[in-house]
Amino acid sequence: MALQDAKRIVCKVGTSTLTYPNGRLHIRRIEKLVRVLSDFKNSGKDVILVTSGAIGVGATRLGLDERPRDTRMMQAAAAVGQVELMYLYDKLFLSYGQVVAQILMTRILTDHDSTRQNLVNTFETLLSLGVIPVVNENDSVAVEELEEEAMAFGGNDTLSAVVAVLVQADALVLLSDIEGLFDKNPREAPDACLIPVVESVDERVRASAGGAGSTLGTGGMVTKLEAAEMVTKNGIDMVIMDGSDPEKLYALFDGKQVGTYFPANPKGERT
Ligand SMILES: Nc1ncnc2c1ncn2[C@@H]1O[C@H](COP(=O)(O)OP(=O)(O)O)[C@@H](O)[C@H]1O
Ligand SMILES: N[C@@H](CCC(=O)OP(=O)(O)O)C(=O)O
Repeated sequence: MALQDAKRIVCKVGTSTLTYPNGRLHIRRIEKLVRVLSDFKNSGKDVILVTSGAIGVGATRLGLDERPRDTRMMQAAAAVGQVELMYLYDKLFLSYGQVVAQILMTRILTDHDSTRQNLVNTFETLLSLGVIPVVNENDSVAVEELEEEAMAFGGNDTLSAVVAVLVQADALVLLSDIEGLFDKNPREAPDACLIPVVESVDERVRASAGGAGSTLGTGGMVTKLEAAEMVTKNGIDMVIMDGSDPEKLYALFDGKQVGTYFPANPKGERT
C-alpha cells in the first residue's frame, strides 16, 4: 500500500525528540506533533501514538542529575514522568477536540493469547470510538523490561512494532533525533549518507546500525531495524524520520521522500 493511502498509522516518538538535552519537555515540538496527528485524525485516519519519555521526564521532575540506571529509580521516575506526559498530551489533544486514552503495556500481555486478544479488543474499541490511544511500556511494574539487557533488546522501538502488528496498521513511523538510517553512524562518521529506501534488512544493512546517540535515547538503529523486520514481514510499511519538525509528516503521507522507507514485504501476511 502506498503511504498516501495509509488509513491506520502508528507513530512512535523517542525521548530525545520529546525533550531538550536538559531533560525538560520540548513543548513547542510536542504541540506541533499533537496538531499534525489531530489533523490526520480529522482527515479520517486512525492514529496511535507510542510515546517514550516517562523515565527521562520523571527523572528531571525529581531533580535527578541524569537518567537513572538502577531499576527502582527508573520505576519511580517512570511513574512520575508518565503522569506529566499524559497531562500534557491530554491537554493538547483536547484543544483540537481529540480524546486520548492511555495504554501501558508489558511483554507478558502480548506473549499470551488471551491477554493479547484483550489488548486487540481494547485498541479496536477505542479506535472505533474515535479515540487516539497513547501507548508506553508499563515501566513502573515491568521490572524485566527495565533491566539493562532486556531494555537494550527492546524499548519502545520494539513496542511500537508490536502495537503496529496488533492493530494491523498500514504504516509505522519512528520519529527519531536523526533523519533516518545512514550507511554508517553519522555521529562517528561525518561522511555517512542517508539511505532513502531499504527493501530488505540484510546483513549489510544491519552492519551499518549502531547504538543510541544520546544519553536520552535507548536502542539506536539496532532496535529500529528489528522493528522494521517485524512489521514489514507482517505487511506493514515503516519509516524512520527526523522528529524535530513533525510537520514533515504531511510530506511523508503526501507520498514525498522523507527519511528512510522500509516498504512492506509484498508477501507479508497480516497476522
Ligand atoms: N547507521 C546509523 N544511522 C543513523 N543513526 C545511527 C546509526 N547508527 C547509530 N545511530 C544512532 O541512533 C540514534 C537514534 O536512535 P536513539 O538514540 O535510540 O534515539 P530515538 O529514541 O530518538 O530514536 C542516532 O542519533 C545515532 O546516534
Ligand atoms: N518506556 C521508556 C522509554 C524506552 C525507550 O525506548 O526510549 P527511546 O529510545 O527514547 O524511545 C520511557 O517512557 O521512558
